[in-house]
Amino acid sequence: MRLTLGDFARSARTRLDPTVWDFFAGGAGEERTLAANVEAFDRWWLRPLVLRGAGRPETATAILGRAWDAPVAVAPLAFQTLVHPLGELATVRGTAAAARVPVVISTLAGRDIEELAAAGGGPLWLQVYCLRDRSMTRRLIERAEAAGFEALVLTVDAPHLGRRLRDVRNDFRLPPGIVPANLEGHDVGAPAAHARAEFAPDLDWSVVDWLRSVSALPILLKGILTDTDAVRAVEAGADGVVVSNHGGRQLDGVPATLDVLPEIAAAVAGRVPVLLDGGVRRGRDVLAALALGADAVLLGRPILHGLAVGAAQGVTDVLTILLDDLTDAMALAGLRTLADIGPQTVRSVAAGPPVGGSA
Ligand SMILES: Cc1cc2nc3c(=O)[nH]c(=O)nc-3n(C[C@H](O)[C@H](O)[C@H](O)COP(=O)(O)O)c2cc1C
Ligand SMILES: CC(C)CC(=O)C(=O)O
Repeated sequence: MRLTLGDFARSARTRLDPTVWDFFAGGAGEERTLAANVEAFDRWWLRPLVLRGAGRPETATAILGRAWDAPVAVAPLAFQTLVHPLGELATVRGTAAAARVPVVISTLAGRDIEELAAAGGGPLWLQVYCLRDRSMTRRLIERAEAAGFEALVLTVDAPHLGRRLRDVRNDFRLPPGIVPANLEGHDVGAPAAHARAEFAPDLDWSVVDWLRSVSALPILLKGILTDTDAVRAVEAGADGVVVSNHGGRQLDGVPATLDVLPEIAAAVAGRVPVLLDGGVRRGRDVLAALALGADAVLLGRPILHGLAVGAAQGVTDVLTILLDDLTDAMALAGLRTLADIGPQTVRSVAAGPPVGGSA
C-alpha cells in the first residue's frame, strides 16, 4: 500500500532503469545540498493551537491574481517521456484530477506545448531556459503565450548544468526518441553536453527586460537563494521569485531552500509572491514553508515517481496524498485557512526547551 510520497519513490525505483533513476534522483557533487533540502524540514516542530474550530480546513489561495485549490504547484521537470510515453500529458491530466494548481512545463518537455494546452488540464506555466539562440527562445515563449500559458518561469541558476557525478559515472545519455519536443532540431543525447552547447552561459539582469519585451505574461525567477538577489529580482520587475537550488542539482554546497527562505521573504516583504521548491514531501513541509514566508511550494521528483508508478493516476495519487496530508496537519494544528499560518506556527528544533519550562 502506498500511503506516503516515500512509498511512491520506492515503487518508482523498482520500475525504472537504474541510470534513469540516478538521473532523476541525483544531485550535483557530493549531494550535500540535495540531502540538506529534505533534512531542513526536520529542524522545525509545529506549534498546534487547540479549540480553534478548525473543522475541515480550507487550503485555497490566490497567486498572481489566480485562484489555486492549494499552495502546491508542479515544478518544471524535463524529459518526462523518459518516465512514461505520455510524459507531460499525463502530468497535466493527473494534476488537474487532483486539484486546480499550475503545472510548470519545462523548456525540455517531451510533449508539444499546444497538445498540453489542449489536454483539458488546469493552468500551465512555461519554464524558460534562455538559449544561446534567442529567436528560438522567443518562439517558444510566443507559442506558449498563444496556447494560453499563464506565466513564465525563468531559470536563473543554470548557465550550464551542475556536475552530477552519478550521470558522469553512468555516462548517462537519453535514449533515442527522447527529445525536447518544442525545440526543433535539438537532439539531446547527453544532457550536460547539450546544455553547455545550447544554454546561454552569460545571462545578466537585462534578460528580465528582454523577456518583458517579448511577452506580456508574468515573469518569475527560479533559483534565487539570497536576499540580495531577491531584492534585485523585484527591482528588475520580476512578478515573483522561486527560492530554489534546483533540487540540489546545480551548485552543491548551497544551503537548503527552507534555510534561506526567511531572509528572502523578509527582503521581498510581500511585494511579489515567494515560491519555494526542494525537499517538500509531506503536508507538514508545506506548513513549515508557508510559516517561514513562502506563498506556495513546487513539487519536483515526487511527481516523476507518481508518473512512473501509474501515469496520470499516479500523479493524481501523489498530489492527493500530499494535499490530504496538508489538510490533516492544518486541522490538527488548529489552522482554518492559510491566512492562519505564520511564524508562530513553527518552532525551531534548535531552540531547545522553552525558557522557564519544567525539566
Ligand atoms: C529530473 C529533473 C528534471 C528537472 N528539470 C528541470 C527543468 O527542466 N527546468 C528547471 O528549471 N528545473 C528542473 N528541475 C528542478 C525542479 O524544477 C525543482 O527545482 C526540483 O526538482 C525541486 O526539488 P524536489 O525534486 O526535491 O521537489 C528538474 C529536476 C529534476 C529532478
Ligand atoms: C537535463 C536538464 C536540463 C534538466 C535537468 O535535469 C535539470 O534541469 O535539472
